[in-house]
Amino acid sequence: MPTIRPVAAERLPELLRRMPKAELHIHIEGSLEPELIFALAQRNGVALPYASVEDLRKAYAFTNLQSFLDIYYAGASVLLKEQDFYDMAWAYFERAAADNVAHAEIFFDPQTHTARGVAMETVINGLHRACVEAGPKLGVSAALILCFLRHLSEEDAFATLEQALPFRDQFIGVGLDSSELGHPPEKFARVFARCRELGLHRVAHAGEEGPPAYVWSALDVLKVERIDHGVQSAKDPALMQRLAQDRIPLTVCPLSNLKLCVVPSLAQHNLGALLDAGLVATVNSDDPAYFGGYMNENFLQTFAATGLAARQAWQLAANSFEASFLDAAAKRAHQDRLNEVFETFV
Ligand SMILES: Nc1ncnc2[nH]cnc12
Ligand SMILES: [Zn+2]
Repeated sequence: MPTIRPVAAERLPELLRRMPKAELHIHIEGSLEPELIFALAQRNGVALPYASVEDLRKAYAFTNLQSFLDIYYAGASVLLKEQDFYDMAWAYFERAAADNVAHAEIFFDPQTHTARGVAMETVINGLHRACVEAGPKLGVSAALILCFLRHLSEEDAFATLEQALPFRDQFIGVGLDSSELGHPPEKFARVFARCRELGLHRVAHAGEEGPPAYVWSALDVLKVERIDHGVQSAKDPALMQRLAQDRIPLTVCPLSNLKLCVVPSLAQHNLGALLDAGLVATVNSDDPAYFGGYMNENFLQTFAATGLAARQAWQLAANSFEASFLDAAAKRAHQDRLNEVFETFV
């Protein structure tokens, strides 16, 4: 860790914006802005149950995860063609580049699309083409993580994996998302074991709304390398020790936690406590089109509300590269660039 000089409160936002960072928890379907939903609905002749962009935005008042997921899956119904998936991902990459996101590992939910008759090939080819172009054109390296929907069966997850395997070189791993309560990680033990045999990286949402027991089983049954959210881990000291000792990263999403009523206010978010406990916590946007902000907005609002300082900013950015699935040389290059920004910031 380099020496981190204190930064005046009024200069901290500039440092948060400027520091390079990795985003490891973004559902690409959650980056679909209302304007693009309406444009794609018109392009594809899909009828929406909302009269206008404003009307749709007004519906974004969530009380819990499920109340959000219902609207999120409805929004994704406008995605039909390969170009739609490309356009959605490209819009995300433009915003990520503006936030100095140097690397992104992006979730996608193929079952949301294949269930509507969209081919796996259409989904993956559109997203992957945007990922490939984002490096040279925007300076953002990117990789895809295929998520299984946990409210569906393990059999359905196996069928999805089978459909995706012809495109094995276009995604780096698998995740587990959607409705957490009532769908514990162990429901997907066999399909995650198969993914491990195939050499795929593994992550899972756990401890967003669900109990610490779900984080334990994500680790011990699914053998995941990162926990998505994981904020409920703080209720279990033994789990906190395990996460710190094994350096299992948590991809924390503060604005998501606020909008889905996981925390009553950002000031009460436990991000600082997770860092103080030595966990490899990171900041991410989850579903930025629905939760009021992309990466920098998550950093800016969380730091303003909690009083976190430059030292934690550096730690969170350094953690994001450590927690990524980049190779060691790429991680080192990002860390060096991060240190340079902190050392030259005045
Ligand atoms: N925050 C979240 N939790 C679980 N599944 C999701 N899918 C999209 N966003 C999600
Ligand atoms: Zn998520």
